[in-house]
Amino acid sequence: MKDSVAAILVAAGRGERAGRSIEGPKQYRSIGGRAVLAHTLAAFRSHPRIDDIVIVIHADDTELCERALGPNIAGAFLVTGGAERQISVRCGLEFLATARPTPRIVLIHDAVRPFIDHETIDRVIVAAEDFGGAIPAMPIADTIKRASSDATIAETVPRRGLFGAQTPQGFHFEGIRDAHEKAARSGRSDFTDDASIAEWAGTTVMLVEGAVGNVKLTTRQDIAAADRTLKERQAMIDVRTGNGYDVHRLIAGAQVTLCGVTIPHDQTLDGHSDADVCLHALTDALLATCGAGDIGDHFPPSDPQWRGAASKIFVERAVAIVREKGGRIMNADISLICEAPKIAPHREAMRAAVAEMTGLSLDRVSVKATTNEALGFLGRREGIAAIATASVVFGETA
Ligand SMILES: Nc1ccn([C@@H]2O[C@H](COP(=O)(O)OP(=O)(O)OP(=O)(O)O)[C@@H](O)[C@H]2O)c(=O)n1
Ligand SMILES: C[C@](O)(CO)[C@H](O)COP(=O)(O)O
Repeated sequence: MKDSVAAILVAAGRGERAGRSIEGPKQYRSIGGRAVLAHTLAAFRSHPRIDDIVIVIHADDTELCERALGPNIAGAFLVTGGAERQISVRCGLEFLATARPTPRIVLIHDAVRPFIDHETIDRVIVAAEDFGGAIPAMPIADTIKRASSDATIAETVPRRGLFGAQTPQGFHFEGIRDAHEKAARSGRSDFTDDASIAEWAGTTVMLVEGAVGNVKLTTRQDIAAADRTLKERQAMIDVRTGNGYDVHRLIAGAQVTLCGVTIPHDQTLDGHSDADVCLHALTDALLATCGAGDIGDHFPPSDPQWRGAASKIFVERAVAIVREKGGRIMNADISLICEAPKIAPHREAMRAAVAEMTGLSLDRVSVKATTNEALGFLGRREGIAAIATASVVFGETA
């Protein structure tokens, strides 16, 4: 079994160096059309190893945070932070200490590093599991000078072996919680990152490769540059469309399952799983958007475990695959071709079921039906066919 992983996003700072804005402190400023914090949250939320997310905010910022995150706030825990970053992190750790069970690994991340990528998170988790502590870091490329108070150079610091520390910084939960508690008891509040607290407490902390893009938005210029980067990326957004087709034979029976909804009928559909043609077509459409094969590759009809299975499982797996590949599903459209049963009375229930399994809002799901004008095998009521189309956006930042 894999270790449980929680993430603490510290977002309680005042952003003095970035200056004040009508939008509030820098974590609530909009970059590429979304709040900095919303980007950061999305990066962690879409990572398959993160079980729980705690967002540490300033006592005055609840409304700002709710506005910045909208419905995406659901499922994240909001905790009030303190006057220093170190105190805010401790508030997050103490909150997690009340969770049952407590996480095995905790990742502590600056909310103002919105460009964090999944590969960096992976490296930190793996090294933290193995060594107790790990941080992403990049070798320093500039020559380092120590300045005197009169702005002359006092010293050139040899840069060999010097790294710039990034976040998320990952630790065994109990170890970093004890280290923070010890630091607080010793009256130390001058640590600028969590690794330095762990080092001080005697924990080994590994360096793993960080990412050039994983910058901390500190100044007004950083925020403007982040906004430009995202807008450039958005201009190159990769929208993909996938389609799927399926047909199943009608045999004697009492009901059919379409889009996961049971509809009384004088026939039933025969075939793979519960023979829900709509969800089979939709699964194929979703997989097609990222070249991930088709339903038969993932759920072979020859495998007895799928006999009679609810096809919702297939759609949910396809949704997970799309998300793992960095896609955001934009809409799903299903057309049924059948003479009977009548779809109109069940259409809203079918749309709601598809919306739920894809995570789409209702206005992004369409279900419609047409007859085959009594022509051919569909017209003779020998089967029901469905065509599905899905659109997915790739290449966005988190
Ligand atoms: N009391 C604090 C101070 C900082 N942070 C968080 O720690 C991260 C890194 O800190 P920094 O970039 O220094 O943010 P601020 O403290 O807001 O900036 P400044 O020092 O310019 O005021 C940010 O996500 C910030 O919100 C926090 O949670 N609680
Ligand atoms: C944690 C950190 O981002 C690692 O580089 C950095 O130390 C935060 O410093 P700040 O002064 O709170 O911005």
